[in-house]
Amino acid sequence: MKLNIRVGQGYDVHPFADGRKLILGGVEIPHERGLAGHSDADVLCHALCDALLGAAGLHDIGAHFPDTDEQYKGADSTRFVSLCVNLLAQLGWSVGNVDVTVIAQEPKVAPFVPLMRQRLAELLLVDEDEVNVKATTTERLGSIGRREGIAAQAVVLIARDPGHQTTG
Ligand SMILES: Nc1ccn([C@@H]2O[C@H](COP(=O)(O)O)[C@@H](O)[C@H]2O)c(=O)n1
Ligand SMILES: C[C@@]1(CO)OP(=O)(O)OP(=O)(O)OC[C@H]1O
Repeated sequence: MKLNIRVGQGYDVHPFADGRKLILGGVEIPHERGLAGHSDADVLCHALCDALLGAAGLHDIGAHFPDTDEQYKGADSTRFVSLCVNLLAQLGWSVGNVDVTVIAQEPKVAPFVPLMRQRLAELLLVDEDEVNVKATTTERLGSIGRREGIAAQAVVLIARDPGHQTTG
């Protein structure tokens, strides 16, 4: 019997850069530096995309949205999340819940968590209580502790109707 629930996990990291906005979970966070990347470098959304794609066995964000493609230069990464949700929906999958951790020595993201949950719930087509976002420092250890960048990891559960017809 084929199970109709799956889990996926994702991880991403981007370095800080001057003159960039800091966007996490689709929310702009006031800070003196943002993150460098081909897109808007929203590391939280990227980890979430990899978790969604991983759960459905659909490889990873770079395979779907390559950083060699000019159409994604400076892209709003919430668009990638919506596109992943659509890809999964085509296979009958919908999101159950997600749990995300932002790993950052700075800035404090806790004040922005309610807004991130709201934004992500809209993108994932779930209620806000299915979206958990939390943050931790590395207690000043390592590259993140030296404030060189921010990492994020995400875990998702997806589910589909037991009657869904699949070929694989
Ligand atoms: N970038 C961050 C990191 C942490 N927080 C909040 O601070 C709490 C304590 O963090 P520790 O690394 O010392 O465990 C944590 O629970 C978060 O609520 C934050 O807002 N932003
Ligand atoms: C999102 C993409 C595409 O713009 O670029 P980056 O912003 O550099 O982010 P990364 O985490 O390296 O993921 C994959 C890329 O294809």
